[in-house]
Amino acid sequence: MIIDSISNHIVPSRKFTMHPALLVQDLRVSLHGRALIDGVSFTVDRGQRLALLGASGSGKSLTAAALLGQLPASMSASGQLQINGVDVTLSDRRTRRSGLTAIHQDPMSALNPLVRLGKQLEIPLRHAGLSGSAARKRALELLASMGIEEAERTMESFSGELSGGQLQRVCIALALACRSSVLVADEPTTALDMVSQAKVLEALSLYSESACAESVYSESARSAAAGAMLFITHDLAVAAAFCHQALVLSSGRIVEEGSMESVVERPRHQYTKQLVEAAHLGFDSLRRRATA
Ligand SMILES: Nc1ncnc2c1ncn2[C@@H]1O[C@H](COP(=O)(O)OP(=O)(O)OP(=O)(O)O)[C@@H](O)[C@H]1O
Repeated sequence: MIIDSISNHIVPSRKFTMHPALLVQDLRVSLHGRALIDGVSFTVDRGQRLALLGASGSGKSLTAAALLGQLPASMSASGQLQINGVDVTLSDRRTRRSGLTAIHQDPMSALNPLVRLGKQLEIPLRHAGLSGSAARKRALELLASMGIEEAERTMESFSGELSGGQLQRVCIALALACRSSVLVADEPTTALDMVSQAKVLEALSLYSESACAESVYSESARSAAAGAMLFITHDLAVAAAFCHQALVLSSGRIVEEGSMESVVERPRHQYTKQLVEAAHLGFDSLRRRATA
């Protein structure tokens, strides 16, 4: 993403007094006695977006998989997980975690190839209490908010008929349709062109900021849909523009955490310093090439 200065785009963080939408305390994931995630703790408040950064292999996806109950059977997880103040047993696998929805890197894993995409989008909306016509209208709006131009045709399509980038956007629309309190997004925009990426990030920010404000849902449903987000990315410029807080992992441990502003402007760990430097270098070299 081309930006003049990362710090000009940083999202200010806000303070909340209620219990966090997502609480992770002393998360440990091990494989045959070897710690892959080692004592990771963090919270994400309603309306907040936390960037999970770190080099390849640092443990970002495993952290997400542990929260979602999707670790491989050979791995074990311990620690405390709370969603909206409710304890969830980390060792429970494959059971859907109420209040938590994932946006995976691989869109095919989230979609049923035999069911039309419109139907897949309408199911969670009907579950939330919308009528058939209201669910269809909302599904079309969600697709449009993802920058999908032919939303009607997309509704009638099967997953095998769309491109990777289109499918990724349908998956994000599906995740938003689920209206969970917490979204765990693992590199959700890496497969997208820059225009689509900007659209999707805008829709995700609107979701996390105004999830509580939609009138079609009851008061209790609105307060449960809090729009907290754990955002896994390698792209510091996107993280800085989109997230309020940041957490940096290295070898399964937290090596740096704080507001996005402090992490970008005053990085302390070697990896974070390199990441900030690389983001600035990338932009400078693009600018040099553009003006050469
Ligand atoms: N199925 C697995 N079996 C054994 N080790 C694994 C498995 N999945 C991940 N690991 C190990 O766990 C560590 C963390 O992996 P993880 O996939 O969480 O990294 P990551 O930070 O998401 O990397 P990337 O940015 O490349 O996606 C790595 O050392 C990796 O080799």
